[in-house]
Amino acid sequence: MRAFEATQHFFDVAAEHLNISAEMREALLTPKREVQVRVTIERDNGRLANYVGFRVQHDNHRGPMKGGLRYHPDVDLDETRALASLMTWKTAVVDLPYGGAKGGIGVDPSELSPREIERLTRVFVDQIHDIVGPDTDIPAPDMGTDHRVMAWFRNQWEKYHGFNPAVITGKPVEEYGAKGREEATGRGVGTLTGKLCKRLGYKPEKTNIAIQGFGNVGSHAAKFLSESQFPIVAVSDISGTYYDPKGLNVPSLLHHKLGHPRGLMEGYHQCQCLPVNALLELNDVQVLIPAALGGVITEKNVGNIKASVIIEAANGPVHPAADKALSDRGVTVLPDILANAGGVTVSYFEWVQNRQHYRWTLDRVRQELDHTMNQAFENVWQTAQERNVSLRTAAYIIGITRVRRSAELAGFAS
Ligand SMILES: NC(=O)C1=CN([C@@H]2O[C@H](COP(=O)(O)OP(=O)(O)OC[C@H]3O[C@@H](n4cnc5c(N)ncnc54)[C@H](O)[C@@H]3O)[C@@H](O)[C@H]2O)C=CC1
Ligand SMILES: O=C(O)CCC(=O)C(=O)O
Repeated sequence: MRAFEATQHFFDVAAEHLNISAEMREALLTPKREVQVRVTIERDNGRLANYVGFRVQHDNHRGPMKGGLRYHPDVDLDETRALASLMTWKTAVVDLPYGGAKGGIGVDPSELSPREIERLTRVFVDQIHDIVGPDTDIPAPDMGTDHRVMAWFRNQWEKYHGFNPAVITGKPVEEYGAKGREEATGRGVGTLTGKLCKRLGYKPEKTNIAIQGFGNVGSHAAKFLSESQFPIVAVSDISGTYYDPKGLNVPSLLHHKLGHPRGLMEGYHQCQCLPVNALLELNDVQVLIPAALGGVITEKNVGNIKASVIIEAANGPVHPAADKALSDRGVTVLPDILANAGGVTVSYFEWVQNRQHYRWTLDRVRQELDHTMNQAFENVWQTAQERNVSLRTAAYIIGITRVRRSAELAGFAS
């Protein structure tokens, strides 16, 4: 099952609980627009290199479309379509006035120099600048992109359309970025992990956590959760799994990562180093947080997973067949469209600040983020209880209901 089919499956399960016609289902699932472009750059050695870029605009009934840009070798149209549709349901679950989109380029950024990544970004903007904008579609960071890429994107876009920093979020703080955007997804993951554990009666200091991926999301989630007294017993990145059954020293890991040229934990020797995929199947872990790629928990490995709670910090980490197996075993899964919505929430705050030419303090950003995440969690939890469905199905029910309502108000018949 490919990525879009998987998100469609989760949509279908929730839609069964709602009285939606087949035509409306099709309208809500079908992307509004899909763009594929050639991105050719000159490498530092003078040779040409060709890449393919995508922007999928899934739905705009609730507002301008919003979603990140991913630079990763696996990026293709199907994955981008899946991620764009997740953005539609995610922005609706946290009740932001946005629709959903996603984009990216099929490239391994670790093979390019910073100047090559800048050229790649500028050529990509040359190809898609006329379909993005502060009132239509607002990109942001995702895997393989960061605040520098956002700054280059904005600078190139403004060459065509003039000053308007609200065209993209996740910018450097000194270049109209929001304080707290970089930590936002990890902070949201941490806040909701704490809330869910409290609901389930788990004490932080007795709840071991393993986090797959130690990039933007994974590292900030680790920091937040370790500061909240949760032992982080394992983290992984592409270089391996770093494990200490007594709890890792997270500040020391963060320090090591900062000093590594590619932001990896490679060469960290103050704990055990295990193979990359060992993290998913560790014995003494209660909460597993996939915070890297999609599709990592499948029918094949689900039987080896020991955690009783899974927090989907990544987009689409659990395959539908594995989701069913986990649910049958009583494992609680906090779904991506709620768990990682902290990032797009603070992106919204950045966009609001840019449009008002005003700056919020970090305290205000954190306070409003915590409020939004808490509200969304309560809503999803209550819906799950009332309807006797999983947290994922509850989140989809809320998202689909809100998007459908906007579509109907705009004139779509149900
Ligand atoms: N950056 C953001 O604000 C948001 C990101 N997300 C999702 O969170 C996930 C991670 O995104 P970022 O942290 O931004 O990406 P990133 O590029 O900053 O970090 C990705 C991390 O995953 C690691 N990794 C990659 N493949 C791996 C594997 N097979 N096993 C273990 N580690 C692996 C990398 O080494 C790196 O540490 C993605 O699924 C993304 O869509 C979701 C919402 C917002
Ligand atoms: O910050 C944003 O606008 C979008 C972040 C994103 O791509 C995601 O939530 O998956």
